[in-house]
Amino acid sequence: MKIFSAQQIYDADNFTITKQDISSDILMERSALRIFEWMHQRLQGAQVKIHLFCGIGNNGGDGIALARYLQENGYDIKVYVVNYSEKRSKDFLINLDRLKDRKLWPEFLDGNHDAPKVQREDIVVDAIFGIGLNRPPAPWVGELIGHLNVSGAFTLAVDIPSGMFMERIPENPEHVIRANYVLSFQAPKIPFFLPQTGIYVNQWELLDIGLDAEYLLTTQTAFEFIGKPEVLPMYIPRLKFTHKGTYGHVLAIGGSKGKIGAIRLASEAALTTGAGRVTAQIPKCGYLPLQTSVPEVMVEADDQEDFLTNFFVSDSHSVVCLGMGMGQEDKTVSAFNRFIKQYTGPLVIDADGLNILAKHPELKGHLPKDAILTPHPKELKRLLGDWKDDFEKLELVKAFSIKYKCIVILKGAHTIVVQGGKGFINSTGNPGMATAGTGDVLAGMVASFLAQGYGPLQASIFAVYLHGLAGDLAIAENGYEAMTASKLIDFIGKSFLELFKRPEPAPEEQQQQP
Ligand SMILES: NC(=O)C1=CN([C@@H]2O[C@H](COP(=O)(O)OP(=O)(O)OC[C@H]3O[C@@H](n4cnc5c(N)ncnc54)[C@H](O)[C@@H]3O)[C@@H](O)[C@H]2O)[C@@H](O)CC1
Ligand SMILES: Nc1ncnc2c1ncn2[C@@H]1O[C@H](COP(=O)(O)OP(=O)(O)O)[C@@H](O)[C@H]1O
Ligand SMILES: [K+]
Repeated sequence: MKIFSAQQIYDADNFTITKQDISSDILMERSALRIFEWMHQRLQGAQVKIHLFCGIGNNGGDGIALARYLQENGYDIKVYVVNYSEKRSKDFLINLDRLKDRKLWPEFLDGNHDAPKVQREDIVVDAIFGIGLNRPPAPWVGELIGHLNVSGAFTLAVDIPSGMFMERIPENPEHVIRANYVLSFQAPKIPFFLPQTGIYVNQWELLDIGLDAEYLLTTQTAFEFIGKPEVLPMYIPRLKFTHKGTYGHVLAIGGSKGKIGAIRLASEAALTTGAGRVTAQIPKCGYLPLQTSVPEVMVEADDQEDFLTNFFVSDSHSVVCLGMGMGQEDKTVSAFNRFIKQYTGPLVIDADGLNILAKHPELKGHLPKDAILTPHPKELKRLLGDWKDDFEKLELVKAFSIKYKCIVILKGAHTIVVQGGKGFINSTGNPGMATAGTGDVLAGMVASFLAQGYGPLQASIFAVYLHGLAGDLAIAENGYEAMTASKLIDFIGKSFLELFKRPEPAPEEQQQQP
C-alpha cells in the first residue's frame, strides 16, 4: 500500500475533483460521512458526550461536517472552533454555515478563556490540524492539546493527530494529540510508523473517501506499507521435481566464545525458512554444541578456539550471511577484510559484520552490489553517524543505500527495508520480539530467501514480514514476555501457513455455497 506525501494527497484531491467533476466540499462531505458511519456503528446512538474540537482549515471542516451528521442522528455533541487563524478555508466556512443553519452554534476558543472541561468518560474528536500543519501550534493551542491529552477521554483523531507534522518531529512533544484511534483518509501517513512520532498513534484505520484510483495507482511514492497483499505475490512455490540443491546453500559465518548461539539461531532460521543446505563457519569451541543442537546444519570449525580467523567461501555456497555473534578480534577483522575485498556474491551482513564496517569505513566501498545490511538503530548510528530525528535518519539511510548500491534493513517496531530512494515499511511484529537473538533469526531468514532464488529486495521484504508474522503468532500462544528467539523459529512454519490462509467468507457467502 502506497504512503503518500502531503503534497501528493493535495494533488490527489485536485485530480479527483477535476476528474469526478465535483466541488471540493464533496470530498469533505465524504470524509465526514465515513467518520460518522464508523462512530455510529460502534456507538449505536449511545448518549455519551462527544466534544468536537475543530480547527479552521479543512481538517476542522471535516469535524464541523461530522458534527452535523452526529446532531442529525441524536448524539449529545458540543462543538468548539479552535480559532487559531483568520485564514479559514472555504470548505470550513461552507460547513460552518450549514451548521449554523441547523441552529448549532459552536463555542469559539481563542486562548483567552479556560480550556473546556472534558470528562474521562467523554469522547473527544480531534479535528484541529490535519496534514496542513506547517509550523508549531501557537502556545495556547498546544496547551489545549495538552489539556485534552490529560483528560483521559477517548480521543478519535481525524486523519492525523493534531500537532503531528508529516515531514518532521514536533518541537514540543506535549503539543501533539495522543490519539486512541486515528481515522486516516485513503492512505496511512509516514509519521505513524516512526519511533518518535508513532507514539501518538495507538491504533489507526483507513477510510476510503473515493480519491481517484488512477492517480493512486500511477503515482510513485517514497514509501510503501507492506502487508499480506504485497508479500503473497512474491512467494515462489516449491515444485515437485526439485531437490535440496534447488534451494541453495547458505554459509553462515560468525559466532565466538559465548556467542555460538547467534549462529545457531541464524542457521536454524535459514533452514526453517526453506534453504536447501546450511553450513556454519564458527570457532572451534562451538563445534560440538552446534553439531548436537542442530544436526541438520553442517559445521566447519576454525583452527582458533574462541574466534574466527578465516572465512572459506566456495562455489557451492550460494549466499553468505555473516557477523552474528562474531566479535571483532583483530584476526577476525583481517579475515573480514580479505573476504569483502574479493567476494562478489549475495551477502547479508549483520551485527559485528556491521560494526567492523563502521570501524573501517574504507571497506564499505568493497560491498558487493545488492549486499543486504541489517542494522538495529545502534549499529546504524555506528555506521552512519548521528541524526537529528527519524526523518533525517531515513534520508541518511537512503543516501547510504544509493551510494553503496546496497539494501538496508532498518530494524525496529516497524522495520523499514530501504533500497535506493525507496522505503518499504513492515506491518507485522510486536514488542515481544524485543529479546536477544531475534535479529540473528532475521538475518538467517533473509539469507534463506536469497538462497532460494528470491531477488535481494524481495528476500528482504519477505523475510521481514514473515519474521514479524512468526512473532505475532508466537505471542498469541506464549504472551509477550515468554517470547524467545528460539520460539520465534518454531513459528516460522505457521507463519507460512498463515500467509496462504484465505479470509473467512462472510456469512451470506457461506450460505450460497453448495
Ligand atoms: N484527500 C484528503 O485526504 C482530504 C482531506 N481533507 C482534510 O483536509 C486536511 C488538510 O486540510 P488543510 O490543508 O486545510 O490543513 P489543516 O486543516 O491541517 O490546517 C489548517 C491550515 O492552517 C495553517 N496552519 C498550519 N500550521 C499552522 C499553525 N501552527 N498555526 C496556525 N495555522 C497553521 C495552514 O495554512 C493549514 O492549511 C486533511 O488532514 C483532512 O482532514 C478533507 O477535508 C478532504 C479530502
Ligand atoms: N517493539 C518491537 N516491535 C516489533 N519488532 C521488534 C520490536 N523490538 C524488536 N523487534 C524486532 O526484533 C529484532 C531485534 O533485532 P536485534 O536488535 O538485532 O536483536 P539481536 O541482536 O539480539 O538479535 C528486529 O527484527 C526488530 O525489528
Ligand atoms: K486531526
